[in-house]
Amino acid sequence: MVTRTYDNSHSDESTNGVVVMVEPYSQKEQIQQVVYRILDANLDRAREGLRIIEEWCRFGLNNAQLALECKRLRQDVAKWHTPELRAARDTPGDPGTELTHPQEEQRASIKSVLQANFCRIEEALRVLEEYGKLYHPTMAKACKQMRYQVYTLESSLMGHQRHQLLWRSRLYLVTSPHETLLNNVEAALKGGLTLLQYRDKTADDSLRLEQARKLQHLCHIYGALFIVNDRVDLALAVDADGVHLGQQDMPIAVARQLVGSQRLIGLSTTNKEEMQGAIAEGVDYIGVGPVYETPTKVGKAATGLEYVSYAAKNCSIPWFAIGGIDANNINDVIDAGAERVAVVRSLMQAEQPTLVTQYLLSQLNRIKPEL
Ligand SMILES: Cc1ncc(COP(=O)(O)OP(=O)(O)O)c(N)n1
Ligand SMILES: Cc1ncsc1CCOP(=O)(O)O
Ligand SMILES: [Mg+2]
Repeated sequence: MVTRTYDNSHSDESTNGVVVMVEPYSQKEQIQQVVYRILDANLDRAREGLRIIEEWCRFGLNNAQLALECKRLRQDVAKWHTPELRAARDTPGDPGTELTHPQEEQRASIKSVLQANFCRIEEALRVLEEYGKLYHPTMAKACKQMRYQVYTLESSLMGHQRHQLLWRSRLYLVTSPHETLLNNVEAALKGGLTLLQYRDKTADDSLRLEQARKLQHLCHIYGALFIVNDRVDLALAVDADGVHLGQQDMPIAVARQLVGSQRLIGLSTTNKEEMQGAIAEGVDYIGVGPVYETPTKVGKAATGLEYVSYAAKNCSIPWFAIGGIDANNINDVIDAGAERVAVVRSLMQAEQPTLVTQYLLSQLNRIKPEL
């Protein structure tokens, strides 16, 4: 009987008295088998990752088009999974099956699941591209193409996720400099906050960058959106979900070119003309206010509740009433038509930000429980 093993020893083996001839692979064949195993394992990884993304597109988002795109990619990957590659599989002999990273055992949010799996697919396709060059140059080329298609899919899916969460968000915390900035924000996230803006008009860039990174990470863990005030460069540097601009800041068209279509852009508005302009320029949401005069924005005249009522009737994109809103007056703002509000002091200066967040959300959810 002639057996092939990956063992390079050229010897007879005695097994229960039966002599088994072991014919070793040549060195070239051994390397080929290793390459086949790598390709086999990574074809599986890519397909599994795609299936995980597909399930979310199908059941989570109800998005047939994105689900179909995943399925098509999965089938394209599967075409390369030939019997000879499958035959090289040696699961018991694979030390990699035992290796897991602690981060793989727990995920904080759907966003983390999706990001981890996009990473997995892209890595697998890169491996397939490189080792595929030793197997079939057309496979390498096809995997490269698929990797680019996965990047595009990732960008539209993550963009879709962002927009969905923006539409569902009713409370927006805009930060102010604070000794316990991170603790306050985390307390609000624990209370159900899903949208945060980092705003610091005075800090040095090095501190801004450090704080923005930390807040971005925190939001990522809690599955909340993270927006940077004023600074497109900072937003991009920390991979924020978007940027909030004022009427005097960078033009929206320029900002859009820089952040792309998948990140969010918010714009402050104080009147009907600014609102219509913002919608026409394609921003994703607007701030409406200051509803009341506020020490957080000294010298800026209040728009009053009339502009809130106007927005309620005329604004086709998500809008957040902002300026002087707190637990005492939030119901007046809601009665004027607001479904979403943004606050600074109410949460940044709260003794119990979790409780205040829960209270504000409970009021906003009272009229229409689901957005
Ligand atoms: C949600 C939201 N609305 C309005 C503003 C104010 O932005 P801007 O007019 O640019 O003023 P500064 O915040 O930069 O002082 C906002 N930040 N967020
Ligand atoms: C940044 C900004 N833009 C319009 S009002 C405002 C500040 C709102 O702060 P507060 O909620 O403390 O009144
Ligand atoms: Mg600004």
